[in-house]
Amino acid sequence: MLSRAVLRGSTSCLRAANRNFSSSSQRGHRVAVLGAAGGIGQPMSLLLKQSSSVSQLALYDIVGTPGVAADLSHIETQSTVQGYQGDEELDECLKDCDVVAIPAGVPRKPGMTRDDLFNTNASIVRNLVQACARSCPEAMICIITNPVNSTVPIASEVLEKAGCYDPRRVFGVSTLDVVRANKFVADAKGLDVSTVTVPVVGGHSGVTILPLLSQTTPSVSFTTEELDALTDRIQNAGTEVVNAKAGAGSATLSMAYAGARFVLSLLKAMSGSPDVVECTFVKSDVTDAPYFATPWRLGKNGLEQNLGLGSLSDYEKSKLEGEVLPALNKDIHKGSDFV
Ligand SMILES: NC(=O)C1=CN([C@@H]2O[C@H](COP(=O)(O)OP(=O)(O)OC[C@H]3O[C@@H](n4cnc5c(N)ncnc54)[C@H](O)[C@@H]3O)[C@@H](O)[C@H]2O)C=CC1
Ligand SMILES: O=C([O-])CC(=O)C(=O)O
Repeated sequence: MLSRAVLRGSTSCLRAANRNFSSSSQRGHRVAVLGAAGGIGQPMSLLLKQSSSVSQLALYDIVGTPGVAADLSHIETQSTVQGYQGDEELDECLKDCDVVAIPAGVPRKPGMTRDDLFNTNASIVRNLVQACARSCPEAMICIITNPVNSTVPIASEVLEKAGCYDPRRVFGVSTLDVVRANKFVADAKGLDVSTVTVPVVGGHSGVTILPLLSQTTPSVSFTTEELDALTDRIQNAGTEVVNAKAGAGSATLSMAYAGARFVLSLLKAMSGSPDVVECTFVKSDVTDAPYFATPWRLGKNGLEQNLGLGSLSDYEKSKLEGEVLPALNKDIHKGSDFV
């Protein structure tokens, strides 16, 4: 669980959040996608449009949202779709939102690291989260924009400054790492992927992505060569897609799947379903990195119980101490210092 010191959102914000939950459960959930006309935003909005957990889909971008919203609004599901475009419509988009997903910003091209996106994406995330603080300070904020290791600290600092930071409600979406680990392990071992779960901890970039293959369910054993090959592929799967797209962007369809999976898990937990667990990159005290991804039980108010690191193999311990934490702490401080 998060320590009391960490849970230091203003009490008025928290009271408002509780009021908001009871009213939102009566009217269904309003979900905003910021960056909705983009490579991730469009297919993710399509997946959200298909869910009965969403009653209102609010789509925001700086270009193209009227078309995307008109298109999606013809789909024969219950939810309504509204498009909002440009700064002047951002606050209206966010008003009364229960969940905000942020895939706004530029993607990588071959040869770039996620950190190379910092200069452009840091201010995009800062500005969008400042608008959340103004217009939906109680919303759950799910950050997809890279570099996630830095944009989550940026979002947290912005909310802290605005006096409405509740660490239970700010999530870095690292679900794609879990999705990939499940698929790659299932393929390597000839398993039915629907039965495979691999926790992925740490951050969302290169060596900071640490799949806990020793905790794979069902239990599987790996040779050292298999461990090295699978760990390396999971850590560099984003780059695999960036190179295959050859300048046309990074993962969009698998990310839309992963982003929708995370948002729908969150909505399920917010509606009272027990035992909803997802790995997510959040404020954390399990290591000396102030933000860290581990599996969490989600609940009505977001993060409910940190399921922690479990028992690590020597291989995983050495990667955690020697590779994950030094690189992750650097990315986190770069984000925190930006605000
Ligand atoms: N967390 C993760 O696992 C993953 C994260 N990503 C990241 O997601 C982000 C988006 O990727 P794509 O959708 O492929 O890029 P894209 O370029 O196709 O779409 C981005 C969208 O954001 C919009 N945008 C730019 N500035 C904006 C602003 N100030 N407000 C609202 N919208 C704005 C653009 O108009 C565009 O429609 C990138 O930073 C990428 O690195 C990508 C894959 C996985
Ligand atoms: O690799 C990228 O730039 C996009 C990303 O985060 C991923 O696919 O995991």
